[in-house]
Amino acid sequence: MANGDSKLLGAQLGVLTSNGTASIAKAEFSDIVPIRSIIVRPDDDWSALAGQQVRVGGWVKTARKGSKGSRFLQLNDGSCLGNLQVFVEADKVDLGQLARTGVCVVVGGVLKLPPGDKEQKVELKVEKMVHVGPVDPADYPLPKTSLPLEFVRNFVHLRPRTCTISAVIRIRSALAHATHIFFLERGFLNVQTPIMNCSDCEGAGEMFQVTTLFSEGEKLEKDLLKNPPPSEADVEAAKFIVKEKGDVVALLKSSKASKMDIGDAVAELKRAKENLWKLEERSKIQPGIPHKEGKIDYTRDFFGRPTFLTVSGQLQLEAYACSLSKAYSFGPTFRAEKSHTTRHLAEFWMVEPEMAFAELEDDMNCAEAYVKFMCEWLLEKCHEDMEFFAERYDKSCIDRLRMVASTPFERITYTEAVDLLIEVVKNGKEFENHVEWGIDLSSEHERYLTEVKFQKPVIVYNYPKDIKAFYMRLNDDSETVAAMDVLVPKVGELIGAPEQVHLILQSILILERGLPVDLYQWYLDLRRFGTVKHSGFGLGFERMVMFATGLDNIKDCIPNPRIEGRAD
Ligand SMILES: NC(=O)C[C@H](N)C(=O)O
Repeated sequence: MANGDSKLLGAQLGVLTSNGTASIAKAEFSDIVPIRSIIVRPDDDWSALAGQQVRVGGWVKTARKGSKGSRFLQLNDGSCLGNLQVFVEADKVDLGQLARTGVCVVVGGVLKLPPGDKEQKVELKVEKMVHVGPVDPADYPLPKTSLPLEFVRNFVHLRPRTCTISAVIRIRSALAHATHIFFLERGFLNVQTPIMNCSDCEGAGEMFQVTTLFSEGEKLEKDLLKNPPPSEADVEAAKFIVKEKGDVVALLKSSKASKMDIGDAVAELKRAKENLWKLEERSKIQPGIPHKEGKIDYTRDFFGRPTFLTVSGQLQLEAYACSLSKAYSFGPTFRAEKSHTTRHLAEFWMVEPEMAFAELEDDMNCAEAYVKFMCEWLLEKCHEDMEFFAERYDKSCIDRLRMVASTPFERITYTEAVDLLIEVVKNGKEFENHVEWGIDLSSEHERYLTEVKFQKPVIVYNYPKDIKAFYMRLNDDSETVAAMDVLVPKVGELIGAPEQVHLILQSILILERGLPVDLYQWYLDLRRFGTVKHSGFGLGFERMVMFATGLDNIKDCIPNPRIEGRAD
């Protein structure tokens, strides 16, 4: 292909439209093979590749000059850590433009085994340039291959092009795969729990409230230009109606009226409130003052009562476990914690199994088996990426996986853990955080237990009731609850878990914590109707990625980290 032709085709494909060029793209892109299928050869049999015609697409990592103006490109498509060497002769394309980090190319050609080259077992000799997505090096923010993680964090949209983040994503993907295999093969059903809830599962008040943008605002503003604003008397009258309807609802509820009658009255009250709200909003509007100046609150409570992003799917999962025996969810959870640490995110993914007919010990066994299973999975399926993390970030990460996969976890009570830590302090060890019965262990204590004292994962169980959530079963000592945390070297707490409490105590605990009982009525039904012991846990998925890869900052263990002050 002549130089000009390839550039023309490249340019066409670079701006795909929904008509003509899309059909070219389909034909040209349809037989692209993943680079992984070429260069990852566990049997080390390279000879079969020689002479094969293939087409690949990817992004240039580095380039070097060959003889007679030719170029060797290292091409990566994210399917594996390694790059495919691509050899382009000088007359194929504008090489200056091509040989830049970040350029996207689709090329077809023949595979060769370069004689005597120990590094490159196979290379692709380009015969056809199908696509070139150029990069202006003056603007491209990631021109070098080895950049500090703090720096690439500023380019969250481009950082998957780096070796580290693409390897993290492959590890995440493998862990997600392992998770589904583990639970499905053990008879759990995958249940999708809601993202929006009224109740606070952890009772800690660290929730994000959901409001909607008030899209009718501008419409109302225009309306007002035609109609006069409501008078004060109109607003007062609407307020009176809301009060009246509210009284009716209260009366019906206290007189044990039928659910239907109460429902109708509540609906009327809602309508009256809606009307009042509209009048109040309209009375605030001053024509000509743009809403951006903050004259009108453009957010609204869509659900009629405060609603929040989920902090855990546990309560809903309990309902499913108490019907289907074993259920698990795997989804995003949100905590409005102001913890600016390397281990916290405002949005993180949690794997939450829940089992009926199970006590805390069954829970521990399940959690231990699950963590071991994930470690074995990574050792077996992600060897190349794990080697990369060991070489680049944490030389013991592979050994750690092996150790966790093969060593029984230590199991100690919270009281034993605290006694042990107090003893260590007496013997001269200094911790930044105070150790005392009744205070939660801090991450330095957790790491001391797993990294120094036991040098393996530790399950700490039977925590003081006051530092745990309302749903946990109280032990016979009346001081501790049947809860456990799985602590692992490098990250500390990986899993938090309760065995759930029975009805009467549950109601008392909800009241004691000052939580609105009416919001938990449905949850109490699970204890009233056909209840049984059940237990589950929550594994912080990014913590597992951190543990596996040895990365120091959890923000590098999730595609798009969300922390206080940053969601862009
Ligand atoms: N499902 C669970 O047991 C997890 C627990 N709700 C937590 O957030 O720690």
